[in-house]
Amino acid sequence: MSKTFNVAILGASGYTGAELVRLIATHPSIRIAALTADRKAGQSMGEVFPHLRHLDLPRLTAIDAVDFAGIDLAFCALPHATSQEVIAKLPRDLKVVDLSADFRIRDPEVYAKWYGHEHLALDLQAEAVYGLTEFYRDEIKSARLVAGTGCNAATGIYAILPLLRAGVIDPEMILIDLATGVSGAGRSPKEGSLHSEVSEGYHAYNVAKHRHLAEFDQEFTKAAGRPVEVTFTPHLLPQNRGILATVYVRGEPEAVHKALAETYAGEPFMVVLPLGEAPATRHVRGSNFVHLGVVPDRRPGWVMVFSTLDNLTKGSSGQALQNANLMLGLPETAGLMAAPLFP
Ligand SMILES: NC(=O)C1=CN([C@@H]2O[C@H](COP(=O)(O)OP(=O)(O)OC[C@H]3O[C@@H](n4cnc5c(N)ncnc54)[C@H](OP(=O)(O)O)[C@@H]3O)[C@@H](O)[C@H]2O)C=CC1
Ligand SMILES: CC(=O)N[C@@H](CCC(=O)OP(=O)(O)O)C(=O)O
Repeated sequence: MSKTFNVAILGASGYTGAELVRLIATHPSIRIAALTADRKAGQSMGEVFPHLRHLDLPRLTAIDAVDFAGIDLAFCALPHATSQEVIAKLPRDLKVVDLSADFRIRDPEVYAKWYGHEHLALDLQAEAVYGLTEFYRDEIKSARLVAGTGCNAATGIYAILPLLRAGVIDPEMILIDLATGVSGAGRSPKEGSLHSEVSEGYHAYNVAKHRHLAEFDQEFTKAAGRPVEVTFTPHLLPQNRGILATVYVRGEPEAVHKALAETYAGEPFMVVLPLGEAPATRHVRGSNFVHLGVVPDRRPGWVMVFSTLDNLTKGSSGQALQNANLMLGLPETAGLMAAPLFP
């Protein structure tokens, strides 16, 4: 009989924690052994998330109450800054997939610049592997600590990284225009996430200073083998899930399309649309799939590259489960092949 692995989900009363529970509920080889919360500790998952009432799950507890002795892997779905404090206190042989921003940035000075404080666990930061599965698969397989990517960052990186590696675009001319659903901001109450602040409107936020610029710089510079800086404008979309990035680049459309198609050939979750087609968030909703499109502009030499994913699946919890599968020696796609929810 195949082995069953026990996992803990720290921060299970948040959106990404609940999404992990939803995905793992049908996973053939993973069992949820512990779930934690902060304000909601003591409640049942069904009370906090009625859509999960049918599941037989452990109660939400404080992190201190978890016995990690029988746990094979912990998902850490906590706010950034909290995450590094918590992970620093976990057993050092425990496999961890962190969903926060805490371990994504390799250079401590760059981290301090973008996050406004020194990192509290530099040894762990040095050890962590960036969790963009398709590009770090081999390192993830043998990693103990994997840092989940930013959801906006992943959406943009999927569109651009293969083009920089293949040398088919001008690295000086990359403009990313991105729209994200509101669940990207988490479930904890915030004025900017109120219905009355988001519905019937559309606005840019963190213009020219979004934290995910640090991830873009890091990954694009590495891919191009020279410093690359991009322009990035995120917008808040009045819908729950989904991110769509429109990237303006200089290159030839056929070469751009070929680079994406070749990079993602054989990848289970990456769908490259025929040249000339643009994707839609509604076609990836609730799934671990990414849809990419390339459309030639009417002005020769300009190309639009589109990328869309669901921030709560491929943008965080689905990616986390994909990486956990690799770390536990399980089939990478286990628990993740459900088709998107449409309409
Ligand atoms: N939402 C998204 O699309 C994405 C999120 N991420 C990252 O994943 C992480 C989780 O995000 P998300 O689920 O959206 O966030 P939520 O705000 O929805 O959930 C946060 C979770 O952390 C718990 N928590 C908060 N503070 C503490 C604390 N001091 N000690 C212990 N537990 C605490 C909360 O418990 P309680 O509610 O009981 O207080 C809750 O379970 C964040 O770092 C986020 O940036 C990354 C990519 C995409
Ligand atoms: C809508 C919204 O606010 N989205 C978040 C992205 C969430 C994400 O990727 O999270 P990290 O905090 O883990 O980087 C933002 O733009 O900051």
